Amino acid sequence: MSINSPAGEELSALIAAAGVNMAASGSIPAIRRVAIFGGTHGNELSGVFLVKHWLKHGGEIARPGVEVRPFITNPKAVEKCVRYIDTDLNRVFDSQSLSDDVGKLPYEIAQAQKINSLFGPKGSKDAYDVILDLHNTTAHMGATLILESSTDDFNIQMCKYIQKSMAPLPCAVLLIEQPGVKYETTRSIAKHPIGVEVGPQPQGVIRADILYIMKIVVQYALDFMQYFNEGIEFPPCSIEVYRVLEKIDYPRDDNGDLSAVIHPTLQDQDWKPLNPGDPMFIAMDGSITYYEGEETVYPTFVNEAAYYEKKQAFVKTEKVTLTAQSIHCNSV
Ligand SMILES: CC(=O)N[C@@H](CC(=O)O)C(=O)O
Ligand SMILES: [Zn+2]
Repeated sequence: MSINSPAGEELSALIAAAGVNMAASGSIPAIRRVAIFGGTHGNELSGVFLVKHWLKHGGEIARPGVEVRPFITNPKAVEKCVRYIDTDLNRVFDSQSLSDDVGKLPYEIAQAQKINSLFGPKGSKDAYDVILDLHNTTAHMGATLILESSTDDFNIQMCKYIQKSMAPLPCAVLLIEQPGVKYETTRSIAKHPIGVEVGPQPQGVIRADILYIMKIVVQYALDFMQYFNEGIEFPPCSIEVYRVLEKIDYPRDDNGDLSAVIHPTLQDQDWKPLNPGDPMFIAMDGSITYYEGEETVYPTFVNEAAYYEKKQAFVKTEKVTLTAQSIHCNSV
C-alpha cells in the first residue's frame, strides 16, 4: 500500500482483510441510456404532451454523459386519442408476443417488437438502463411510481430520492410484483423499469396541475441518475410501498353489466385504509356491498376508466417496507 493511499482505501483493505463482505454495498454501472416513454396509452395526455415537447426541446432533459431519449410508443393510438388500436400495448411484452411472427400481427404486437428492438432486447445486456413510462389515471392517486421488483436497489433508491424531492407533495410507490396480477409492461424491457402514474385526469384531457407533477417527477428522476453517475453514494434506505394483492371487480348482473358502482365513501380515497365492514359499492336500490375481508387494505386505481373492460373496480394493496443497500456508481 503506497504512502499516498487515501485513508478510505486503507480502511476498505482492512475491512476486506477482516473478511467483511464489501459486496453488501452495491457497486452499479453508470446510467448511460434512458428512455422516456409517452403515449403507451394514446388517451393519457400528460405523457404524450411532455414527450412531444421534449422531442422539440431536448435541452430540458439533457444530462451530461447520458443519452435521454423521449419516445412516443403507440403513435397510432395517440393520433386517434384512444388507449390502444388492437390490444393494450402495456400487456404484451411477454416472450411469446415479442417473438411471434405468424401472419399479420395486431398493431400493438408489431409495435412491441419494434420497441423491444430499439430499447431492449428485454433481459439482455443491450437493454436501456432506465425507462420511465408516463401514464395518467382517472383515479385520485396523485403522483405514483410503479415498481415491478422489490429487490432493485437502484430503483428503490431512485424512488426514495424522488419522494424526498417532491415533499410536501405526496408520491406513492406501487409494487406490482404479485404473480397473477403482474403484467408484461412496455418499460419491462429496461434494466430498471419505472412507471410514472399521475391522476386524477380524465382520458383525452390535459390538466396543468397533473402535467406539472409529472414533469417534476421526471426531472427529479433524471437528477438522481446524474448524481449517481457523478459518484454520489446513496446510503442504505427504506421506503414504504403499497404492494398489490388482488383486483376487485364491480358487482355485475348475468349479462356482465354493472349492477353497482363505487360507493361515494370509497370514491377518490385511493391509498386510504379500507377496513372490514366499510362500503365498497352501491346499487340503484341503495343496497351496499361491504368489504368483508379480515385485514385493513389500501385500495388504489379506484374507478380507473380504462379498467372497466379489465373487470377491475380497484386493486387492494397492503403497506410493506422495502429496503435497499447503499449504492454507488462503479465507473466514475
Ligand atoms: C391507467 C393505466 O393505464 N395504468 C397503467 C399502469 C402501469 O403502467 O403499470 C396500466 O394499466 O398499464
Ligand atoms: Zn396508462
